[in-house]
Amino acid sequence: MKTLYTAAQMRQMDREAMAAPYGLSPTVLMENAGAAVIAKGAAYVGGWNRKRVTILCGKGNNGGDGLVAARHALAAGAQVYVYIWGDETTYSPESREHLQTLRAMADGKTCVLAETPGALPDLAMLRRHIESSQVVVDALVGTGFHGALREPTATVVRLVGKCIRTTASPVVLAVDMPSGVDADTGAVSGDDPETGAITATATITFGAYKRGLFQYPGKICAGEVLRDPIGMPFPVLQRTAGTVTYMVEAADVAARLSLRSPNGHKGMHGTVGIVGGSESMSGAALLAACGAVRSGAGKVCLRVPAKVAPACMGKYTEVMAAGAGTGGHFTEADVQTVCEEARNWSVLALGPGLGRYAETQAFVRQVLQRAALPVVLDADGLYHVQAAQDIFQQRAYPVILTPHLGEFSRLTGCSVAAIQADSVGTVQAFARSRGVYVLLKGTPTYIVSPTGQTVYVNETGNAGMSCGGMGDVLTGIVAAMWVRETHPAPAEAAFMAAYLHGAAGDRCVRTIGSYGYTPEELAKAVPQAIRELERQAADRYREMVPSSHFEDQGGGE
Ligand SMILES: NC(=O)C1=CN([C@@H]2O[C@H](COP(=O)(O)OP(=O)(O)OC[C@H]3O[C@@H](n4cnc5c(N)ncnc54)[C@H](O)[C@@H]3O)[C@@H](O)[C@H]2O)[C@@H](O)CC1
Ligand SMILES: Nc1ncnc2c1ncn2[C@@H]1O[C@H](COP(=O)(O)OP(=O)(O)O)[C@@H](O)[C@H]1O
Ligand SMILES: [K+]
Repeated sequence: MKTLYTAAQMRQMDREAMAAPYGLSPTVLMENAGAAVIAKGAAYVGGWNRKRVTILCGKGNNGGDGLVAARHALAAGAQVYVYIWGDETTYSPESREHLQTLRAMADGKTCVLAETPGALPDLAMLRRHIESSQVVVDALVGTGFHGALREPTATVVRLVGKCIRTTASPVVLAVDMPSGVDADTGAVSGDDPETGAITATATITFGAYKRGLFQYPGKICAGEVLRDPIGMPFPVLQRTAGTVTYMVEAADVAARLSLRSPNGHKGMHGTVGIVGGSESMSGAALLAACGAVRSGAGKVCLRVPAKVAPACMGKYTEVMAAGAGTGGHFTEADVQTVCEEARNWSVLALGPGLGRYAETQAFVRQVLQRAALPVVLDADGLYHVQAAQDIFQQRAYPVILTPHLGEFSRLTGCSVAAIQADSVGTVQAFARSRGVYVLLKGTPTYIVSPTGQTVYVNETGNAGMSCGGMGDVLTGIVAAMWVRETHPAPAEAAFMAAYLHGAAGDRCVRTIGSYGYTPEELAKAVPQAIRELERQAADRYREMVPSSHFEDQGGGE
């Protein structure tokens, strides 16, 4: 897993690297950072020799990195135009040191320094330089940025954006963070990625990954993200104090998707009970059932209101579908039947397509109170518990809630904008206060446990998945992952499911097209997504084990 950090955590790591026992000097760290931009950027630039490069330096340490990068670009044969408008007296000692060195190298030809202390740079000249450059290096602001860009940085960022969109199309390398992107939240200055932040081809980030590089809209601005440890001590970079955010990767899911026991039987792979559907929405519960089947559940039982049952029977022959009660939606009268049946299930997925009928509210709440098994609660199931959230703490069995942003906004009473401004903090606070696991769907998806400081982030998936029914399939996948024979912890089951759901969507893009594929097609692609992970795991194993090992096993010819 990639570990993602906040700006404050990164600052703490910097302090630790510079303090005893390591005692790294800030000048050395800055040197390594600037050098890393040129070394890692070379692949995007096609080599630096004879390239014209415009380097924009802010007045903080991010700008200091830019000054070092300028010197390394020169050494690699480039011609540099360096823009500096800060007041030198406010610079950090290390930035000042690197500025002195660069000044000594400025010859007005290969190294042009445009210094306008405390004033706006000459914008006409800057435009000409950008338009004639093959590369722009953005060293305006890094992890020190929050809120909205102030002048003159805001004007320069807008100008760079305009030049890139209209005339020139240089490679843009962002130093540590694309300027204008909040390192903690991915929010962009002024809320408009086109004018509020630099949009980079690639971002070379230092020490550890910052969260904002993987959260929209910052993710768009960052381009490809490359990390360079800049010589920071390994133990410092492994810090896990405070909230730790992990980006789920293929290997993390592959490692947990161990092959089934060769002598296994269906009883070992869990029985998923799906309770959902109503007269207007029978499809949602069916899709959840399909998701569970395609994710390897041992058995899948579907319970829908009696009037809905005929439409569900036989749709998936392997699903044991049956009606409950007499009506077109669930009511209090169905609680007993469902809770009795649930005794035979390993997990209950409750909610898809239930509808928002007043009578269904009592049904949902009582099932949650009485059913003695783990529950995945989704969609209208979430709607019916909005005003009764203390229900979760009264349960002896865990609950995973799978809201999308709109549902989560209703549950928390926070606006969607407020959640997006601090998704990690909001979801953590909610999970803690309610004692539930939360899988907050979106781009990315967040998975949080009720006690842990750990937050998992999943970024598989694509815009083709923004259509009705995709979340229902996910509900079934979460339930099936949770009852695997390996008994994953709830948060693990949730992040495996989120990863596979997105990976199956990504497969659909490759085999069908970027949109228009159906939730059912996505569910059907889950086994292929699993196979892909197994292949990757096998390849990694082969890489680790010498080929002679396999030859020996074959017995020779
Ligand atoms: N040991 C360290 O701390 C290291 C830090 N490094 C670099 O230092 C950066 C952090 O440096 P700083 O803490 O100086 O912060 P930054 O350079 O990222 O930003 C602070 C500067 O930007 C200005 N600024 C802040 N908010 C602004 C806004 N809204 N509009 C316009 N200007 C704004 C401030 O006035 C200040 O001058 C990292 O991103 C990284 O690039 C690297 O040199 C590696 C080592
Ligand atoms: N643009 C996107 N990129 C990645 N994943 C997406 C995108 N749009 C939607 N998804 C995923 O698709 C699912 C949609 O769920 P949801 O909104 O609950 O759908 P429904 O309620 O109609 O079933 C979520 O898992 C979400 O993360
Ligand atoms: K930057």
